[in-house]
Amino acid sequence: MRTDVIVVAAGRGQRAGDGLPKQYRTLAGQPVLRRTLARFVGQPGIRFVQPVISPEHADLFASVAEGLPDVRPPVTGGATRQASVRAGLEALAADPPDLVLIHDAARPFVSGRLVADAVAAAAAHGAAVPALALVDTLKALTDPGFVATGPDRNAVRGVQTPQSFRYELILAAHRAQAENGDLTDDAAVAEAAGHRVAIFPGDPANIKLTTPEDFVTAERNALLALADVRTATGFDVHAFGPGDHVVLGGLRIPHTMGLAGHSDADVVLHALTDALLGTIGSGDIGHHFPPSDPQWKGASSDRFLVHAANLVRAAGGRIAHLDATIVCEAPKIGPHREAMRERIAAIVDIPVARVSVKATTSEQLGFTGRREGIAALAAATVRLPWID
Ligand SMILES: Nc1ccn([C@@H]2O[C@H](COP(=O)(O)OP(=O)(O)OP(=O)(O)O)[C@@H](O)[C@H]2O)c(=O)n1
Ligand SMILES: C[C@](O)(CO)[C@H](O)COP(=O)(O)O
Repeated sequence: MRTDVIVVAAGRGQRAGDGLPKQYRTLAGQPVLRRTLARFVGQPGIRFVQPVISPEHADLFASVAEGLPDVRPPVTGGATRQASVRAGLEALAADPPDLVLIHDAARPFVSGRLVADAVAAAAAHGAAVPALALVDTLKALTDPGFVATGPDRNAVRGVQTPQSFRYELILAAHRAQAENGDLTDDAAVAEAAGHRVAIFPGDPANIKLTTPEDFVTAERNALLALADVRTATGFDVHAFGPGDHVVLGGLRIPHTMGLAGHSDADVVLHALTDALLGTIGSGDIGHHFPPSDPQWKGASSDRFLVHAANLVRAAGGRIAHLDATIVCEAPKIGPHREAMRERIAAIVDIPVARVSVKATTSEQLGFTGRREGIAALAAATVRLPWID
């Protein structure tokens, strides 16, 4: 069955406090909305994701969704969640799916299990929502500041998203209920249109970011979730040639020779780029920037390293540490070591304390000992979300 996902992200996030709307704030370095969209991309059976946003956030959205496959251009939402969902549903009408999942941008911890259950429940029942039993006793509000016995908690459920439906059912229901006030979820829309809505097990981790306190919890959870710690290495060599300086670790260092290469021949940044690419299994520098391509002739190697760091971040990763060892007899690296650490930290946008640069000679042995060239070894350590 063709299944599409609508992610509603057109809200203002007023209860979450000042600053950026909550869906554009970051958790452990990655925007909430990117996390939410990425949770659906590549899930079995999902055709594409249709975001619904506020037009004033078009630029923010573009940077947040950059590089995510199967995410359609956003459509404009409305003044209420209900109106925003309707806009998303109408956007799918030209090429309708069989099933649709409707999800809050503000729930970035939705799991693969919930997505699969939502698809199965919609196929089986036509309309379904993830539901959680309540653990607190419920009370009715009487006078302000006073309560009386409320509904039996065993007779109610808290419901989450993704809520899942046969597409034609929920589209017709939303069209029919367009004038029916502000229904706070799509189950209410389906119900008001006369449909029975089934439940499937929700997930306590699938919280909706609503208040400032939710962001404190979510930041902690997001950091804990970066449990996939990976280390990879890189290695590069360039031969000496004519010249009066070398470029190492992003610094121009005067020398009696230059380094020959297609780009600026910065062995340190090249080795670091390969190490970072290695942590996400994304090939090597030659794969991303082929030496046969004339556009990289003389290129500053900063851009190679920035590209690799961006790929790590796009995968939801954080760079924990970069370490480089330079092997040469000359020039002397010691006087430049601190500046090199600072330059690398600035290029990758991490604190300088997370960068290490070391140097050694090879005791006049081998090609580096004969002063024929410079070699660099690198290691990168990153933390990625643990995804099975
Ligand atoms: N007019 C609206 C209102 C809400 N939403 C989306 O619906 C989801 C759930 O809504 P809620 O948590 O209430 O978000 P906000 O409306 O942004 O929050 P607040 O009520 O605090 O302003 C969010 O992903 C939100 O962006 C939307 O697309 N369009
Ligand atoms: C759709 C929802 O997340 C289900 O729990 C909830 O109803 C959204 O409510 P809000 O009023 O938009 O916060």
